[in-house]
Amino acid sequence: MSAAEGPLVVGVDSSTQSTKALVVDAATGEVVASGQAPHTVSSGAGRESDPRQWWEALHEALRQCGDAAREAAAVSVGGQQHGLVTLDGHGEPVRPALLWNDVRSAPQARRLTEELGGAGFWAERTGSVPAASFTVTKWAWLAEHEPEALRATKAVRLPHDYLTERLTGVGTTDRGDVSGTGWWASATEEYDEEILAHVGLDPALLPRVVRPGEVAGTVRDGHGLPFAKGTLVAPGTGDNAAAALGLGLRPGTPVLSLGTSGTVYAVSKRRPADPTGTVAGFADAHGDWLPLACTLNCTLAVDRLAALLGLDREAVEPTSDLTLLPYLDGERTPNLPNASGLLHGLRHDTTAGQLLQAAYDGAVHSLLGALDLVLGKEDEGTDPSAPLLLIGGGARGAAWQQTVRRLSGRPVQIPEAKELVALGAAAQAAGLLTGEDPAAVARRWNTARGPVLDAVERDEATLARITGVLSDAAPLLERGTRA
Ligand SMILES: Nc1ncnc2c1ncn2[C@@H]1O[C@H](COP(=O)(O)OP(=O)(O)O)[C@@H](O)[C@H]1O
Ligand SMILES: O=C(CO)[C@@H](O)[C@H](O)COP(=O)(O)O
Repeated sequence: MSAAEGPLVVGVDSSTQSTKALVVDAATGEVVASGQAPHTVSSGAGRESDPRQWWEALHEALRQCGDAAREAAAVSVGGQQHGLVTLDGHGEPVRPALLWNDVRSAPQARRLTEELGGAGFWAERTGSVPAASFTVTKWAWLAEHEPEALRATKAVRLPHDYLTERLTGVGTTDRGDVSGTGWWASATEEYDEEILAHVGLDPALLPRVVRPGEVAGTVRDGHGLPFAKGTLVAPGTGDNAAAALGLGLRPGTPVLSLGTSGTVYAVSKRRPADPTGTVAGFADAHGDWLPLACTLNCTLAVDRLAALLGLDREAVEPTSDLTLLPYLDGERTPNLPNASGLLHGLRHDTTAGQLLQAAYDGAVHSLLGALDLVLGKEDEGTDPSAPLLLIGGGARGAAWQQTVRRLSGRPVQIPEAKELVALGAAAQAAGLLTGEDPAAVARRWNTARGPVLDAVERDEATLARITGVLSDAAPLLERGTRA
């Protein structure tokens, strides 16, 4: 037995690049054990992963947690948002999952937006204007490109739903993750039958939406994981909503997450509906809302540039006239799915370190440009001098920290807790045991604790230069380079 004060809970983050599992003491928030195992993501035009590998990675991450995982009284799974998982009648994937950063469904996103009343209709109805990341556009892509796969599909799931169902044997999702599908009406909090009919998706193929605080199910027999049969399983949620829980986030506090995706978000009491499409109007896992903007090019794009330049990711040098738009994967914010990277201002005396700094600047510019829209002008609790919470793998890096500080002009707080998505899932699992609100559990665990870097003067010149290049290069970026 462990020396924990309270019952143990397991929180899982099945993100784009890996699965991370934490065993946490529900009384104190202490991380008793942890494990991590990588995923494979396809390269080339699309981005796909085999859901069965997520399940194997979960096994491996839990194996690394050792005996502590066997003592878990409750478990919860957070996962990358939006991915389309198509299952056959036996619960096996019909094909690999189409991931959030697969931009092949950009034409379907445009078409669906036009066919169903335009951006205003979608924003009002679902909270978001569908971009290529949204599940509904992936379903429409599949209908056009692989109709036989569509016909073989007997269940449609999101990544966290898939893993939760393999634990419980029951098809469930939650309001946070379902709000990123494009087929959930945020005003009524029901599946949107008009949209589903329009894209030819039978609602019977979709999972039940479990309410916050409700039990999704219990661990079934024969799963091969270290959990005892009957262990409670929480609803789980999308990874950003899980991190919001994991930080115990209160309305109006901004978060900037630097992972495979870059995201900027805040909890809000007001249902978002941005017809420009910059802000996605997600629900959170708690009963409030999570307006969020997301970029496709964040840590991986900057690391790729560093590798091309033969530099360590911290080897940056200041630059004042170089602009690099690091849209290596196309981009979602701004909405330029066909774009590729663009460099402006290269000279004989430009150094590799300056090129690298320009990549950081370009990645952070997109996120900060959306921050005011995310916070909303008169939203409650919004304080422009409040620290920006910086999380995700990139938050560990000094170059990321200093770039965010310089371009935001805000104080930046860096929580010491590393795995906030998995911690949020763990807080959700703990809430099932204690009856507490999971965000209150996270606050009790003091998960946001960490150093605050003071504000420095905002580098308006760099922000304006990048905005100018973006605007001047718009036709090139919209057209893209692929035939
Ligand atoms: N010490 C560090 N400094 C800067 N970046 C880091 C550091 N450690 C990890 N990263 C970056 O974090 C990324 C992974 O972030 P993470 O939030 O775990 O991603 P995801 O959850 O999307 O899989 C890696 O791609 C890497 O670039
Ligand atoms: O698409 C979004 C948010 O809308 C992404 O944030 C995904 O949820 C992927 O998350 P990470 O793997 O980068 O954590």
